[in-house]
Amino acid sequence: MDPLTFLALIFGLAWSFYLYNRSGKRADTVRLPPGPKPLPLIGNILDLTSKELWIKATSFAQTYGPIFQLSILHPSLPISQPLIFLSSPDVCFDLLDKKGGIYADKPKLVMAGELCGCENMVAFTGYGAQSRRQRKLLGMALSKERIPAYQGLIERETAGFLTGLLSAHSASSTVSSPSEHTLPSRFLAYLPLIRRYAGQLTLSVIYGYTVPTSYTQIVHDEFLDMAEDCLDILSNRIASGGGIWLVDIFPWLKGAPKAFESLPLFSFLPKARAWKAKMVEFVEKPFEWVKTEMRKGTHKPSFCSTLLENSDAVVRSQAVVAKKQPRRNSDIPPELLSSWASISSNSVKTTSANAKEYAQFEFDLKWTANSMYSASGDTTVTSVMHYFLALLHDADRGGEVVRKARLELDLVTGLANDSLPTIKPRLPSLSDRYVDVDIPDGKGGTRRVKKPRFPYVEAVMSEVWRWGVVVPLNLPHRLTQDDVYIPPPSPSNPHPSPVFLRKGSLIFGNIWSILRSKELFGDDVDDFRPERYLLSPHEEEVLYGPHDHYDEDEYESIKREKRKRDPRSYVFGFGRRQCPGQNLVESSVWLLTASLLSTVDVRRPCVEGEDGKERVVREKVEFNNSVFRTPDPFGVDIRPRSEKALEVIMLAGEGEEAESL
Ligand code: HEM
Repeated sequence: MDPLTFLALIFGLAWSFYLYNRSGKRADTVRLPPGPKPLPLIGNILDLTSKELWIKATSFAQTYGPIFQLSILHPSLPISQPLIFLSSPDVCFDLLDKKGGIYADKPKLVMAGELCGCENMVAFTGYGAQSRRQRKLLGMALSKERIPAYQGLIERETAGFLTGLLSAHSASSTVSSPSEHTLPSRFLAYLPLIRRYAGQLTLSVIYGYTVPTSYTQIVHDEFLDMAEDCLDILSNRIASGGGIWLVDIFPWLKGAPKAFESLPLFSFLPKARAWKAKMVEFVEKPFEWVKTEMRKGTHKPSFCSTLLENSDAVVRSQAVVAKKQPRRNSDIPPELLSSWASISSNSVKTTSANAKEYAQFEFDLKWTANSMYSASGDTTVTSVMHYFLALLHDADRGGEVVRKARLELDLVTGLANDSLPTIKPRLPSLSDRYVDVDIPDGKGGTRRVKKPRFPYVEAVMSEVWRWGVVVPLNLPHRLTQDDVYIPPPSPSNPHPSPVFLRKGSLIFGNIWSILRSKELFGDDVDDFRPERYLLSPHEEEVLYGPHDHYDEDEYESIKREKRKRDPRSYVFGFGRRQCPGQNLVESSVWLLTASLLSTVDVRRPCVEGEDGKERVVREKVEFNNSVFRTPDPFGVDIRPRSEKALEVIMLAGEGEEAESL
């Protein structure tokens, strides 16, 4: 720690000490949630780690129960920050879902929000009129009903990704060192390709922008590079160490005179300025590009163009949202009020009366669009990395998972060597995923439900979500008023006492502890075992079978149990801030998973030892990111499963290349 940071801490602690003495016995009168004993003044700061905090939080939950509290600075201090961890499904749903109205705010982060310019990104906006307007826009683009519109895009990007993977594998390799091992770079080539896949897919959906080169070419694209740069700033710099900076604890630091900025303590100020400039550029440039394309009439349908074209209707519906809650004046930057008219030549005619609403709409739209990009990048990349990690484990155990998945997929794709010659070999498509079945509705009629065509592949995907856990502590919510809660009784605590949750507490849904719960998933929670989701023949019969006798209660109870054990009920967060991208990512990751299972073999890399003999490289994978459970780079040997699979991929890739030109 440099001397100035040290001085600031001393000063802050002295101030806290003063407040501590002044606040006297105030805290004794309330019963806070249990938790490790906070130290005088600093509270539980020493209990926090920036690496894999979810593991520590899970072990605290085993001692203190499904709701416990840590505190930054001692809880008796008015400036202390309570951190509350919820570690069971019931507690998460009771608070974050059922009491969603007071548990949907977001922490006000001075560094990330105000100084680096992220305060208008959806994941950072406080709960109120702005976040409701933004979520409404997201719903218009990402609802279940909208996803089929993206099918072509998703299939094209998936084909491109597979082609890129195989051509990277056959390319002559240079050497790089991802961890303590030195590996030929072809074993790591999947990493930039996943980033590109996630980036391209999102750029197409949001802005209608197609990167003009195929996946087999090394690409420097203005928007992709800009996006990559900003994601790196967001997750590896702004959010490094959990996203809490000294200035978040001592906000007065932000007002330091410019002359102080050369001192290490204040170096965050020039950094924040530089990062903010990049963030704003990334918000503005692709959005301006869409508007220019629209003026020329050359745009492709996208989230932005569709909403701009229908802005009249959107603005009217936003006015309804706004009436529910008074708008904050600060939502609308004044320069936008005058700039709106210039963009709308082929979308909407503005009058001075509605200019303000349109300006607000445009402002919301461009920040919402950008938020989708920021929120989808790391999460999608992390999911695909979890998939590869899981398949490496499977390969170690003889490849049983892949074998079972292929038994299902090959019937449709014709990719087995002994597949019937009548089936033309092809990649899986999103239309293959479900079959419609009609089941009795208990009232003499039928209802149509979607039955997965490949139950084992579905189970693999569920297990990737569960075993990997992309955002293990969820994104923090903020409690907007004091609350009292009685946790559900449990065998170890049959008569739980009410706990007091202080306004302003940050609430972490510990998704990791839920998805590693032995009670929910059995003793082998650390194993990758898709079989845990397969329905018994009886359950299958009740949910989808032809019925002589229909028992509605049993049907509902099986569905309830299934939902409780479905990782999707947790991995996308809770309540009013639940991930709006889940329908999109559910489709894109499903297709990627099904396509990879169908066509490529995944193994641990082999390298030649000094003795000239091949040896398998087993890397210890670390998870250093403090928000996403993104593995540090690890090597994977990816090869086409057969000549037939190679041909199918190359053919699909040619289609993708033709479209991108
Ligand atoms: C593997 C993929 C993904 C996972 C596991 C995931 C998970 C999450 C989680 C846990 C949250 C926090 C929810 C909460 O605060 O309770 C979240 C928020 C969010 N996600 Fe996702 N996400 C994924 C992909 C996406 C994609 C593809 C998009 C957009 C296209 C997206 C857009 C967002 C946005 C905008 C938010 C902020 C919502 C708000 O604060 O109101 N996500 N996501």
